[in-house]
Amino acid sequence: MRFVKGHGTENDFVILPDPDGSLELTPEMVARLCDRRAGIGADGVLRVVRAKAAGVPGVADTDAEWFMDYRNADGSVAEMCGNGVRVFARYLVEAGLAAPGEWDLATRAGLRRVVLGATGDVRVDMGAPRHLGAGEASVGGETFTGERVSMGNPHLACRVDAPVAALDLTRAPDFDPAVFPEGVNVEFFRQVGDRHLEMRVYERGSGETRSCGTGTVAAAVAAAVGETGGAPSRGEWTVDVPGGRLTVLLDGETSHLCGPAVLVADGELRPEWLVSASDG
Ligand SMILES: N[C@@H](CCC[C@H](N)C(=O)O)C(=O)O
Repeated sequence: MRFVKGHGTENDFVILPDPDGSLELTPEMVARLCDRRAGIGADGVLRVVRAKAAGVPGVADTDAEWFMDYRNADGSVAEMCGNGVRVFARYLVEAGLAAPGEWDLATRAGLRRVVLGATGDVRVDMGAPRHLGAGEASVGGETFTGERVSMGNPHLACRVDAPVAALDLTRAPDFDPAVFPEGVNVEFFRQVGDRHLEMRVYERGSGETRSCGTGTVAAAVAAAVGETGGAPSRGEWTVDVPGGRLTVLLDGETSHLCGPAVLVADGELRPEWLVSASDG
């Protein structure tokens, strides 16, 4: 089976082309693929399947030709991945499966419109962020308060005062499962300039990653709520993550994410390894 390795601001993915939806992708196989020693190594898997073949309720009825089947490194399913959408779109264009321009991709969180050229950055309409009020999580015995934001997937974006490099994110943050029944991605951001943030993230299902697209939008929303004390202000934010730089535009209705999408390598998975990986 063919695979492609790619990343968006160093949030990295194994891309599995499966246009007809014939691949039985088990959580065990995903976890083995993402294993950085025993597998290819990645924060997640992007299965590239035609919307009509995805077998996901509602997806076949949309106008989108392609469905992004995103899985976290532990094999769990997530609704959305902002860096993944950009890398997925870049893969479709480079593979000749879509033309540069503007079109919709189907995700579990709904359609996402992408804009991209033959090369360069990819821009995604990430949809309307849902600001759900305050929440908290703790790391290493310290409690952080933040804003709960849904980008289709759940986030808690916490403002911090010290440089984010100082945080110890080797262990998963603790949170109240009654508040976050589906788990949560936790962002820590510090304002370093005019609408300019630095951010680190601990992702549900993948641990600390070097970037999270949905998380950068959540952090921008939390920072924009901080400007008004109410509904998020409108404007463009620059968000620096360990893996690079993303820009987020909040226009009062929807949100846009713009950043790089890089394809690194093409390869072939050995059939005997695939069989052993599927068994777990
Ligand atoms: N890295 C992604 C988010 C991936 C999903 C997340 N771990 C979850 O479980 O919700 C991004 O770029 O948005």
